Amino acid sequence: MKGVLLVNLGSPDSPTPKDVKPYLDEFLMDERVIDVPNWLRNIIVRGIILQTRPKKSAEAYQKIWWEEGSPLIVISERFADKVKEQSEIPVALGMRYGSMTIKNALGELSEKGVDEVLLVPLYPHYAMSSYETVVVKTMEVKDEFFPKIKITTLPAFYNNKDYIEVLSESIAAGLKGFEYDHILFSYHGIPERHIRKSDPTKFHCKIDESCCKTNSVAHHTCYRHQCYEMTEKVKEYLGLSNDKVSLSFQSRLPNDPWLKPYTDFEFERFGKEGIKRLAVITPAFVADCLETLEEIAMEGKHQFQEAGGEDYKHIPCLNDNEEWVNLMVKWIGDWQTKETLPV
Ligand SMILES: C=CC1=C(C)c2cc3[nH]c(cc4nc(cc5[nH]c(cc1n2)c(C)c5CCC(=O)O)C(CCC(=O)O)=C4C)c(C)c3C=C
Ligand SMILES: [Fe+2]
Repeated sequence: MKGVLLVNLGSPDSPTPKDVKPYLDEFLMDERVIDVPNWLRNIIVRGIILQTRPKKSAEAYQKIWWEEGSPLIVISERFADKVKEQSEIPVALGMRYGSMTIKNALGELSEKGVDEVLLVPLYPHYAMSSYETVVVKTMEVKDEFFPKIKITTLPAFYNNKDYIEVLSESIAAGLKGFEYDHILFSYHGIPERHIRKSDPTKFHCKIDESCCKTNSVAHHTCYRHQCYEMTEKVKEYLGLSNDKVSLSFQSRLPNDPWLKPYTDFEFERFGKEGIKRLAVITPAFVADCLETLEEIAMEGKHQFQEAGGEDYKHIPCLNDNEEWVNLMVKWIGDWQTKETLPV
């Protein structure tokens, strides 16, 4: 029997340093997130980052936490419940990190008699620290605990025509009534090194002006290309003019060069250059989370206004948007009945 496993990133159990610390430990000790030799990762994560970050992160989580729990988890559950209601086959939700494990979600499917799973990493783009780690972890769990289950993975859907339509329509709805001077597409950042590591040709990705615009097989696993491409497709769909749209990368750790331009520097630049009304979209995330609700909707607004900006609007992620649910149900139905996956 076929079934579906939806996987997002995960959150701590509560917004306290006590619960944030083990969550960050699991997250940052992932070799696809902090990709240095194990001994060095131990020093960087446990010896340095975890000494101070849990307290700081817990404070940030406290600002956005809901009665029902972490927004990322609650929204993912709402989305999964709606998909379940409309799908003919079992659907389960798991998280890459934290207590809502992939193992439990696969176990739930296995108990229902599922032996063929469509794995859906809930990320539109491919990055070793998001999409790839979900796939690798799921395969490890499957091999150890559910060896008879066959897994097929949904490809990254950053340029899928239907997804672009759903995303663009939701952006248009979010922009309604907001007179903007500029729209910023702010994507989660990654270290530049990850782009080079994920390049199968080992020479294409130079992280310059042209590599992401020059055709290459490297683009299948190039997060930077996929962010550029998604921005272009949404711009095209909504008929946005070039001079009113730009792209940036947020949420970096203070090490290594990360993808540029940096979102916080852009907020400052916009404010100083006289942009008064700014709309911000965060399309690396399908669900609102700490990085959108605190870093962009709260901190970003503050940074922009401190630099001279005035009106500011963060457009919500797709979350449990009806059209997004319908599209996921369609993808599931196509795989279930025709063995086809979206392109
Ligand atoms: C869009 C996909 C994501 C990529 C790619 C990604 C890479 C990445 N992240 C960190 C470090 C942190 N990210 C944190 C939170 C966080 N990250 C994503 C998504 C991606 N991360 C989400 C959805 C969230 C929010 C989780 C939530 O509970 O709402 C955090 C934790 C919070 C904090 O302390 O700032 C860290 C740390 C790295 C190092 C990285 C790539 C190398
Ligand atoms: Fe992150």
